[in-house]
Amino acid sequence: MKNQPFPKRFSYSLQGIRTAWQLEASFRFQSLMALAAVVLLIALRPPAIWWALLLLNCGLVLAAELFNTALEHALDHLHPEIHPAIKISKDCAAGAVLVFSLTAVGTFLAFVWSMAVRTPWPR
Ligand SMILES: Nc1ncnc2c1ncn2[C@@H]1O[C@H](COP(=O)(O)OP(=O)(O)OP(=O)(O)O)[C@@H](O)[C@H]1O
Repeated sequence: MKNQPFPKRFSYSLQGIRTAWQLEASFRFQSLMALAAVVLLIALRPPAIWWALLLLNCGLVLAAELFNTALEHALDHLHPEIHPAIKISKDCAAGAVLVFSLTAVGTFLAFVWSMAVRTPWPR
């Protein structure tokens, strides 16, 4: 299964995203938030730095949620019983999603503040 052609590997990646969308309510919510951010960016057309910051934060949250989902499913399959080590792994993975979510909210608030005070867009 290693070193398959690019289209095959690309389709596996899309399958992963589709599966996370189907199984995880958090991933659906985060995807819709990311879509809302893109719509806002298109509507307000801020300088490129805000596009970069907001898209980067959205990507980090979604990627962290995908890793979290991957880990949860692997652990549940490999070790369905309760175990303190599984708790640590799952809690840390969820913590990673929380950290990126908080930085995304912080970045979004900075964006809103920058619009509200109408400072000239940084070029
Ligand atoms: N096998 C286990 N052993 C010990 N604790 C566990 C185990 N499975 C889950 N937990 C605890 O329950 C919490 C929730 O785990 P669960 O697998 O239900 O994730 P979830 O609530 O479905 O997360 P998400 O909403 O991201 O899908 C974990 O963070 C962990 O603290």
